[in-house]
Amino acid sequence: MLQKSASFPGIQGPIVTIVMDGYGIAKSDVGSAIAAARKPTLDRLFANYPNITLRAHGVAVGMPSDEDMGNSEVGHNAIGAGQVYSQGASLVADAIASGSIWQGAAWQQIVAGARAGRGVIHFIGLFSDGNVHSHIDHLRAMILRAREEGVPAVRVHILIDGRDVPETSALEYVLPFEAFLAELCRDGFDARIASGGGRMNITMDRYEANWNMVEKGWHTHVLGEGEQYESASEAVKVLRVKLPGTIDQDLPPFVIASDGRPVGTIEDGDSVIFFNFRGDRSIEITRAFEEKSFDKFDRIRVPSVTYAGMLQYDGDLKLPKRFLVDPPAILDTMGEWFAKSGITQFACSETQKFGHVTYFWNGNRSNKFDGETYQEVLSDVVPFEQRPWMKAAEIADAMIEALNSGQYRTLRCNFANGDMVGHTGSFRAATMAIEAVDLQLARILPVVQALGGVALITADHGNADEMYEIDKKTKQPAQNPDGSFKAKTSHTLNPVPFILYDAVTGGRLGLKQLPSAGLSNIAATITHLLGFEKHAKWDESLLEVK
Ligand SMILES: O=C(O)[C@H](O)COP(=O)(O)O
Ligand SMILES: [Mn+2]
Ligand SMILES: [Mn+2]
Repeated sequence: MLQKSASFPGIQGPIVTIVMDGYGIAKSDVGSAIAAARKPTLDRLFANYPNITLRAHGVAVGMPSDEDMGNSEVGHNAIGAGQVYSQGASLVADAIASGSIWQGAAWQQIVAGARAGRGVIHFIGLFSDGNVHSHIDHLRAMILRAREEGVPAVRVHILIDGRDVPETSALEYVLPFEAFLAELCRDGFDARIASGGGRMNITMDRYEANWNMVEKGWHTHVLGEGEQYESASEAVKVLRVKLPGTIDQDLPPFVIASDGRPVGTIEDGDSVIFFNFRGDRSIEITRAFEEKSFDKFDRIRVPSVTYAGMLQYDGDLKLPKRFLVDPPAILDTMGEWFAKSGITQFACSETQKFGHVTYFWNGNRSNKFDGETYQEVLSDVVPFEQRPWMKAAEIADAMIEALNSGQYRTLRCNFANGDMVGHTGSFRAATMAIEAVDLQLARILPVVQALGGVALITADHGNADEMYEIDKKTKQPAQNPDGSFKAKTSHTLNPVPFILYDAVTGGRLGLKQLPSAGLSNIAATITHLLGFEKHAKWDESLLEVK
């Protein structure tokens, strides 16, 4: 049990945490869809209520360096755990640097498995240096090691990014990588890219939003079915001409073939490494490889392979069974300790972010703690620039109903809009995304007040706050050859807001802007508002009681 606070009895009503995904505080208004949005509720909150900024990127959320932007996994992990752990990106980089990854049973089984079969290791994963789901340096290191250990062949199945890196940067990765593989193809070693496609088109679905993406990925990587090209660079170039305006993340699948035959189907006896370290978008394809009674789509042919994930993606489901690097052992989360202390919890989002406020929040565990209630609002399966409001209204409906039920001491939700629409690169749609969230805050907050509660409004990282690549010299949006602005689809390095909506104590509460204040201070702050002492491992509360 958490101890009751000696100094503060807690707020009587519900404590609500609202995560506005992808809402950062930019240094300049240039290219900010947030600055351009009409958002009277947020404006009023910033003007009239205690608010500070929180660090949401780099080492403050367990990333290797402050050059690394934040992301939903590390952000929600830090919020939910109240502590900062070295995250997948750091753990994998360290395991490679120290060589411990090669000593692990999983790597050795991958190599032995391939040797006992046709001698092929397949690598499937997100092909960039975004460091959100994967890093291309990890892929290169594994290929070099496989060669050193005498594995005769590797096949690489590339998921083209353009979402954590610039939107049409694919060739900046593909061309040097093709040269890298060509250089290695000596002394009987045979390494090729075998298939690929845009990450938002195939394979990397999450939270079961659209299994069809994974089915397309299976047909592409495993069965080798689809449009054939001579090389990945040719595929990217031809597809760009064929489908003008299609950004990298949406590129259709392609198969590399020679004389009409795919160069790298996945066969019995092969080894397969899914080299993403982040779990949400790795779980479905992993299930397709591992589950015996898999029923999400017809796999047609199921090769018997030695499969490993870069990390274990779900600690409750033990998925995958084999993994190259141990995930962070995220212990003593807020969800767990609230459960132990009899504090009821309600969590809600739409499909695209549902796991963020449940699975990521609870340290990458898919099981509920006692006293937790989850509600998922089904996301549309559409390009989100066409529906920037997404399911914000339905999430607010669910929150209001849960608040009025009187059953929950704490409630949390995630509004996906700023992030999911921010990733599309559409400035206009992103302003509407922010406006949609603002409109729903205006509905939820009066209900919180009427029940004698308070709300914390924050975000997990930036995104809609910078919608254009900024030219470093002019500080103005960078331009494409045709004069249009270069869209920025990725997250930002900016801090995020932390607002205390308190319309019930007559201004007794404030927030402390500690220099180190970050997402990991939120758990203790919520706990403080509930009238409990924080867990000893958590970073401190930012609440000020006057
Ligand atoms: O998976 C994605 O959509 C992006 O790579 C990162 O976005 P998220 O961290 O906000 O989910
Ligand atoms: Mn996010
Ligand atoms: Mn995002």
